[in-house]
Amino acid sequence: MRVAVIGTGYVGLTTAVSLAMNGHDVLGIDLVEAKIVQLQKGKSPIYEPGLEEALALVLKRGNLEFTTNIADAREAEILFVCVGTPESADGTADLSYVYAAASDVEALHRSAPRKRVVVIKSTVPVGTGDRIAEKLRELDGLHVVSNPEFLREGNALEDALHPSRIVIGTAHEAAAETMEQLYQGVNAPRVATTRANAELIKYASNAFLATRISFMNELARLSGALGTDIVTVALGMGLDSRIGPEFLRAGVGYGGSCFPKDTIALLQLAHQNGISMSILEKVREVNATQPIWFLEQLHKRQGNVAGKKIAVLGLAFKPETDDIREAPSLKILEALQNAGATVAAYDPIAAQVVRPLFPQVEYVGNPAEAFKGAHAALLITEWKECIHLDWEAIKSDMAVPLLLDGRNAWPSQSLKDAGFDYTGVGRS
Ligand SMILES: NC(=O)C1=CN([C@@H]2O[C@H](COP(=O)(O)OP(=O)(O)OC[C@H]3O[C@@H](n4cnc5c(N)ncnc54)[C@H](O)[C@@H]3O)[C@@H](O)[C@H]2O)C=CC1
Ligand SMILES: O=C(O)[C@H]1O[C@H](OP(=O)(O)OP(=O)(O)OC[C@H]2O[C@@H](n3ccc(=O)[nH]c3=O)[C@H](O)[C@@H]2O)[C@H](O)[C@@H](O)[C@@H]1O
Repeated sequence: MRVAVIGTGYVGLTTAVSLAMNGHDVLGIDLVEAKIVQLQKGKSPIYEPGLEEALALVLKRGNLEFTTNIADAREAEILFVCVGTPESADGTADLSYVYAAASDVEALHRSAPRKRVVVIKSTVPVGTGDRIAEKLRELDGLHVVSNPEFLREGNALEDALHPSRIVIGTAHEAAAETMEQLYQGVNAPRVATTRANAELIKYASNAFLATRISFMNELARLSGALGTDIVTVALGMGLDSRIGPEFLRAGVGYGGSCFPKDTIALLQLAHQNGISMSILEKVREVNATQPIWFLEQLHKRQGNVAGKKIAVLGLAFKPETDDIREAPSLKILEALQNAGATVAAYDPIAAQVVRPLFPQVEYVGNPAEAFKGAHAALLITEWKECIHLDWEAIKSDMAVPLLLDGRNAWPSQSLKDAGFDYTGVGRS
């Protein structure tokens, strides 16, 4: 099928590449010319293992092209809207990019009318799809479908090719049939529903995942106080099929471009409708205080860190991405600096993005450098480069062998046996 994807960020690019890999003819559109020029040359503006190889393949096959001009999409039967919906000053989702893209679609359709489905893949508050449909109502042959995206950064292409489910929100039979043709061959359960339900499924899923994390982080604080091991507790909980093992990892808090903004957007949507979501409020509160709680563990052991060297391992909000949006590392770097510590940080990919925000931090080229002379080392992102280390050398390099494992990813027992003072999140 002929598909156009508006917005070539994380979601738009992986949607475009995955559809092209599945044999569709795809046109990727973005306002940012530099991004399009880069993409035309096969260079991905986002870091994701395997994405450039896949991009090269579909560009070579001729299944994927890029443009800045939406008029080039006049032949497209399906137009995906994958633009950003960032947090506004009041916490609601900023829909200006979505409405601007809808206006672009309207202009295209007026100049080149044909049967078309407009698919809203951006995460938008309940009612947005209906409002766009209302705005485009008088345009013949144009139907608006909500089709939220559930991919994870770092694993985005794989998730787009093998989604956990495909949610199609539309009451229009022909539009639903077009979407079914598009996803033919993609083996995933379907949820055919209204636009509004589809929109709420997306927010509810992210809010629920964030809830699991904050629940585990709060439980980890108790576990730390009791001297129990949160990793074993999570394992024991997750074996109950009603609970499941995923998203039970305690740590320094969730970050990224979605959980923080989507939880506040859902809360605002609830407030606007006179509903209080107190659990979700607490989820955000626990998350906001988790990096601070983590640093308290450092202060308990090291006292005043002024003038001391602290190693920070990992800066991205999670491994396999260079994304630092809402990353817990940013709060931790700020607090360490305010406390007068000298910070040496390592991240295999994200250091260059953090550098302009924290120019006083020393960014080192490998983890071993960070540990040298350090009075403590903090693991913030569980990159494999930050986990598989030469601990014997590190032990003799550190000024004080104090390890604070913010992701419970270091080998706790063998480190303690080797003489390190080790503390994880909710495990000692
Ligand atoms: N990043 C993620 O992992 C996921 C994001 N989402 C949702 O998907 C949406 C997009 O997210 P990202 O891809 O991360 O956003 P992004 O901000 O990385 O990319 C958006 C792109 O759209 C372009 N753009 C904006 N207006 C445009 C227009 N009128 N015409 C053409 N291009 C335009 C921008 O230049 C940018 O390249 C958001 O609503 C987000 O919540 C959903 C699931 C996963
Ligand atoms: O809407 C979105 O944008 C996406 O948001 C998340 O994906 P993403 O933000 O890429 O990353 P996750 O793997 O969910 O991790 C988010 C944060 O939670 C943290 N996390 C995750 C799992 C866990 O058990 N504990 C934990 O602290 C991670 O370290 C990270 O900081 C969801 O997992 C996706 O399904 C969704 O599509």
